[in-house]
Amino acid sequence: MSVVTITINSSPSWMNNRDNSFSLRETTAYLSRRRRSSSVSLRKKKKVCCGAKSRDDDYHATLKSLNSRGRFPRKSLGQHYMLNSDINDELAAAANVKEGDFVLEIGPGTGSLTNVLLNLGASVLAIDKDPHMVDLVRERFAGSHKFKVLHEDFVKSHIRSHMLSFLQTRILSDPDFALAKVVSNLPFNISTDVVKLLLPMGDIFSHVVLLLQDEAALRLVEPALRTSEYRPINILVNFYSEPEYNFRVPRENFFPRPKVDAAVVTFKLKHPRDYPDVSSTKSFFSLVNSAFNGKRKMLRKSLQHLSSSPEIEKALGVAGLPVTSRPEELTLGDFVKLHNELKMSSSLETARAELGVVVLYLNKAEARDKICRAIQYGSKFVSDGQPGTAQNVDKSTSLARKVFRLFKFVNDLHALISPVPKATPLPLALLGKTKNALLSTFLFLDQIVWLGRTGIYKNKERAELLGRISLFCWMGSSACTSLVEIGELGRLSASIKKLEKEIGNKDKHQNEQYRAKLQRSNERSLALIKAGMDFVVAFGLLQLAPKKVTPRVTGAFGFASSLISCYQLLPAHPKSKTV
Ligand SMILES: C[S@@+](CC[C@H](N)C(=O)[O-])C[C@H]1O[C@@H](n2cnc3c(N)ncnc32)[C@H](O)[C@@H]1O
Repeated sequence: MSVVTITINSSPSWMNNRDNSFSLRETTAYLSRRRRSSSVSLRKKKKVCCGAKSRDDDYHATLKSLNSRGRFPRKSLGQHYMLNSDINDELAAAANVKEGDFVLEIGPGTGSLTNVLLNLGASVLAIDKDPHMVDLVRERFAGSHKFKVLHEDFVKSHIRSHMLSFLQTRILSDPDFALAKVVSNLPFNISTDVVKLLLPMGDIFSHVVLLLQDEAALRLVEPALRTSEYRPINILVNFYSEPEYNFRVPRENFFPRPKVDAAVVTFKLKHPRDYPDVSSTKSFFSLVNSAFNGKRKMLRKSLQHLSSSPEIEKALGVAGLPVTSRPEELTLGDFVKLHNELKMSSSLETARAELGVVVLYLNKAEARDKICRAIQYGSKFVSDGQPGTAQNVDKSTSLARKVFRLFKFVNDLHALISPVPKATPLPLALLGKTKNALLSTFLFLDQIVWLGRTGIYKNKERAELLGRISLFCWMGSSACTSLVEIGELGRLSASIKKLEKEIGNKDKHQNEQYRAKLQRSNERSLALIKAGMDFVVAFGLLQLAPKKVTPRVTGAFGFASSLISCYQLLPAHPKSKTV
């Protein structure tokens, strides 16, 4: 359901009366007035219902029903009963109700309209909020197996599931089954809610015929562009239906008489496959609502939270609209074009932002190296040390990485001579320094290995030996990293426990310091896992006894630890805007 938030002016003026019901004197006076005037007023204007025929038994029957329960119409429930059965006939005719139809009636009251619908051969599901009215119609139509009444507030009821069980899922299982219809003389004060609830149900209903307050009906069906009458609900009505103003119903036809006239409106519902082509109705109506929130504002201002002004102006231009457009100047079609254009540019913007992150990532030399490393160990896993294409990929990537890492040992040399954080315990500080020393030695010796592989350094045996020494250094540095991470994790967990005690277990996740410590602990755990894996990889590359670490195992561990490295280097994701 959409999120349109405007209302039809729905409170009839008689609602201002002091008490909440109509007096008997008012009722009797009304009835004698009506006898004199109703047929005259009905014929006064064109497109006014109905013929001259007066059916006194309508209001007698209605009043008799009400009197039988000592009930007076309640204003809070919008109870204005229909006294002219011609209008009930016209309501049913507007929906073309016929034998075999399924009809939903909101607020059956005494059942005058219900009776017409049942006589036409329709099955009727009625919903009324007033328990007395529910009892009344239940008794009145007790003999009809085609009638069912529910005591519920329509606005709060689960209408879709009620309808599906009423229809016994026939609509869904039989594509040729005629859709249901809604016919109702509604309380005016729930008409906006009813319209918003029912119109998007084109998969269940074909027609919604409502008796609405005349002014509200005109505003829904014939709103003028560029006027204050034009609101999001007009976009909603036209999005989901083809509305038609059928005829005006003078106030004299109701008991008690409201201070305003009513009108019959038919909404011919569109099937969901015929809705205007928008990627998401939710985002479409959210755009429409935002546009009308700043009704006096130009769209390039009121939609700024969705896109930048130049982008909105560009989208308005592509949609063939002036850049200075205001919401009341746009038709449904214009809103659809604007939405789709903005959505497209916002998708482009999102794609650009995503690509920006990738570019940022690839610009890091370290990230490119780790991607190559994943390829290197991935192919080692595939080749399992056997000659072939996979082994060629492994060897060439390994060599390329050695060139790529020229002078990288300087980084660890720099870390070696940099001061350690003050609070670091001596053993951890020493382990950290040993790690830097071993890693920079490994990287330095690795360059000689490369010189040996290319043939620049001729002493192959010495190059081979230096290669093994460099791998031992790397294994040692991985062991030191593991120990440093274990030590740091121990320190972190002690300080997390201390903090938990201070802030209490309940509020800890709201505490920024606590969350930061938890995050660091996760990062250190990952680093520990990676260092452990690297140790196994070095072990495998050195082919140390008991030689259980085959090239395939080495490849698998190397590949997994490379993926961890790639993940650790990911930049923070920018927040993307969506329509
Ligand atoms: C305008 S009267 C119409 C009664 C009857 N259909 C007729 O034409 O005489 C409105 C009816 O809707 C019922 N009603 C009021 N608010 C309702 C709600 N929120 N949900 C369902 N029924 C409601 C009232 O109790 C009343 O019976």
